[in-house]
Amino acid sequence: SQWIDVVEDKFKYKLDHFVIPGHYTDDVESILIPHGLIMDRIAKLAQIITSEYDNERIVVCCVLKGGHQFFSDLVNYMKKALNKEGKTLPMTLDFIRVKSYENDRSTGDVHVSMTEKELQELKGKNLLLVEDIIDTGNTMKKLLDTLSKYEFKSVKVASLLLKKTPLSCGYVPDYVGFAVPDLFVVGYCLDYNDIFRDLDHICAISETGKKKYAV
Ligand SMILES: Oc1ncnc2c1N=NC2
Repeated sequence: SQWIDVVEDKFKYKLDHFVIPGHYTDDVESILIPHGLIMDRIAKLAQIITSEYDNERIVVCCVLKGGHQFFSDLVNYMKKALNKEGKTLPMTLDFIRVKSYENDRSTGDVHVSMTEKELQELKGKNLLLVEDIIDTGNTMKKLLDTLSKYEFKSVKVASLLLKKTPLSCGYVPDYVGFAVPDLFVVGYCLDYNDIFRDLDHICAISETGKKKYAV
């Protein structure tokens, strides 16, 4: 398939085999995806994505806050990748703020931070939205609906993670790094109430961690 399928019991690395910040050792259960594997997969994604554009500028848009680590690493690799004509791909970078999670539940409403003027300027452009995780898919679906009234030349979505959840609305992004089990993952900028963004590996949060940082 087009992504790496993370199967919980097979992808369970012991915490003491890797470097974990001391302030998180009680708050994460196990490491699902070590940082090195994340980076190697992003290098490949960058080649796949870049190779599907022809000689045209694209706007790579980071969906904040969760997407920023994946966004910066992906863009760095894309700078060295080649498009379908074997040329480098000119990119402009943009940022969109979408808030939709409280604790580990989607609030269902999506606030887009870009102004009307900024959105109008993207008319006719190739947009690549970069997101950290697609869980139910409702946030991204709503975001795409919101953006659909602005005539982009193309809109594609790259997500580092796709959660295997029965709550999925069925939305699947154009590009996915890993499919992850139906549990709340943190690290590599994925947060739980803004905690764990400073953890390099993608981990499963522990019950201790869920309680400690619940709002
Ligand atoms: O598992 C998750 N971990 C962090 N953030 C989010 C998750 N699912 N939707 C948003």
